[in-house]
Amino acid sequence: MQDFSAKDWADRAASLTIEGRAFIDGAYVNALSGNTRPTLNPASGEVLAAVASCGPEDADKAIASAKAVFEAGTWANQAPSERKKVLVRWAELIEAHAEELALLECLDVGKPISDTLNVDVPAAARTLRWSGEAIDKVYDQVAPTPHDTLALVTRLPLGVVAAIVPWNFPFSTTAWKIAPAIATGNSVILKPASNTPLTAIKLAGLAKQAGLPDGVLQVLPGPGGSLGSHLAKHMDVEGLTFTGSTPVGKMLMEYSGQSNLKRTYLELGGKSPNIVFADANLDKAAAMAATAVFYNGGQTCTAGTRLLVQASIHDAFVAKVIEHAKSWRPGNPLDPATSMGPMVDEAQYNTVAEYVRIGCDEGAHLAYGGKRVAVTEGGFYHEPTIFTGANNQMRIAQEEIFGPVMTVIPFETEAEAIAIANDSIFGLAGAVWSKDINVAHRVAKAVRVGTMGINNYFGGDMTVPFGGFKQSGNGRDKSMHAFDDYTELKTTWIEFD
Ligand SMILES: NC(=O)c1ccc[n+]([C@@H]2O[C@H](COP(=O)([O-])OP(=O)(O)OC[C@H]3O[C@@H](n4cnc5c(N)ncnc54)[C@H](O)[C@@H]3O)[C@@H](O)[C@H]2O)c1
Repeated sequence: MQDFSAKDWADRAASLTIEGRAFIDGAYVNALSGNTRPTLNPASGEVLAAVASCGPEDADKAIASAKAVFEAGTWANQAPSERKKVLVRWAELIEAHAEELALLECLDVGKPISDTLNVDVPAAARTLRWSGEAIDKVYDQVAPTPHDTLALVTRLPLGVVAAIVPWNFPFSTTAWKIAPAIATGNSVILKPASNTPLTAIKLAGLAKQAGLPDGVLQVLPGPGGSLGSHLAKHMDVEGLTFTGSTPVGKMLMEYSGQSNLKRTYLELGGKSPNIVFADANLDKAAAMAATAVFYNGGQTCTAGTRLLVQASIHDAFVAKVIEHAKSWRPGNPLDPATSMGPMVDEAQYNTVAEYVRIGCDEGAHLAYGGKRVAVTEGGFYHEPTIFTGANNQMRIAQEEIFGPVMTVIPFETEAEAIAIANDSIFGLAGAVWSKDINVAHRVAKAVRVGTMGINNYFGGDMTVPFGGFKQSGNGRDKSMHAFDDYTELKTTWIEFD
């Protein structure tokens, strides 16, 4: 399938059978209300499937099932080595269904097929396998107490966990949430974004095939406002794990406080600084500066949307970045040569177009792009766009646009670069480019973000935690640290007579 043409993929898309029902208590079912919502192909506007639109009554049913299976210990009390086997089998099933999953994600999100096939689907399989492989290597602790006592510090699953995920990386963010949550013994109710539910729905059936007991993973497609908030306020949901926007993350914290103080972990937005010093490898830095923003059409939480360039190289460096931007021409997502697809929907396209207008009104210079591109009929494609002559106070430097828009800001000194980088409500990611390792380390340490690259962008694998500082969130996905978000620590203090 690596050498399929756009036509091959289109033929396969035409013969796909798409499941749009919810997955509750081990079976695909319609919403109790019978309501559905169409999910659209962003490249064409065509309806892909009528998807169950679940409401609070479906959530109550799923939560009851999740709670029952958790309390019965059917999954939570299985030996970690047994849970591992299921997660590894599940990863293998994802690999066996890679073509179908990659196609579903491509059609539902508008992501290029080369990305869904080579990045998103393998990442999800890797995440499930890694969490499964890790879970039977986790030891609890014996505390250093006085000699006539013994204190055990053990980890216990939370219970029912609601996972609410966004539309920009639906499959991989789903895996980042559910793999550690399920590996540690929780029962998970997953709510995909209402416009991109298809791979999550498919994943639930594969979980059952892998041997996951009914009720341990349930998928409820439906609207954030009614269904998502009901999950977040529910008294029987003990954990809430979320990837999405900062405004919704703030609401979820409030819902937690209004209900049962459920553990609430948030992976939120960003406005990440990508800092280039004059002595950097400028060819590599320029290529990655473009990738850092235009990958996935800029619909990436860690996108390096603020490009901070040392003034002495500003003009020459921007010229190089513009050359690389030209290779990010939007194209048909089903074409394996395409690197950038459409915006996920019309609303997202309009947001991007509005910020381009705002940037021009604020006095920034539109150095490249800025317009709509016609690729496939009905798709909302936006050119890679670069603003220069900007300062960090502008809205295009402070607000998350979530589109292919780069804001270039010049700086003179190391201290100024750090100050600009940190002048943001966000703290998700960033990078610094310099051949002087002292400068690079000092800057990397001083910038308040969860992940910082030195001479790279988008670095990191399953072995490292991922999450934000400041208003970019609080939890950590990936690595063994993710297990912390889905477990409580329990102390058992024993005294000897
Ligand atoms: N930090 C990360 O790891 C990361 C990764 C990907 C995306 N993101 C962020 O996600 C955002 C884009 O995704 P989005 O537009 O889908 O985000 P969003 O916040 O609008 O929606 C995310 C999810 O929350 C649900 N939701 C909406 N309102 C809700 C409510 N009141 N109660 C409960 N649930 C509700 C939505 O239905 C969706 O499933 C960006 O801000 C991006 O930076 C962050």
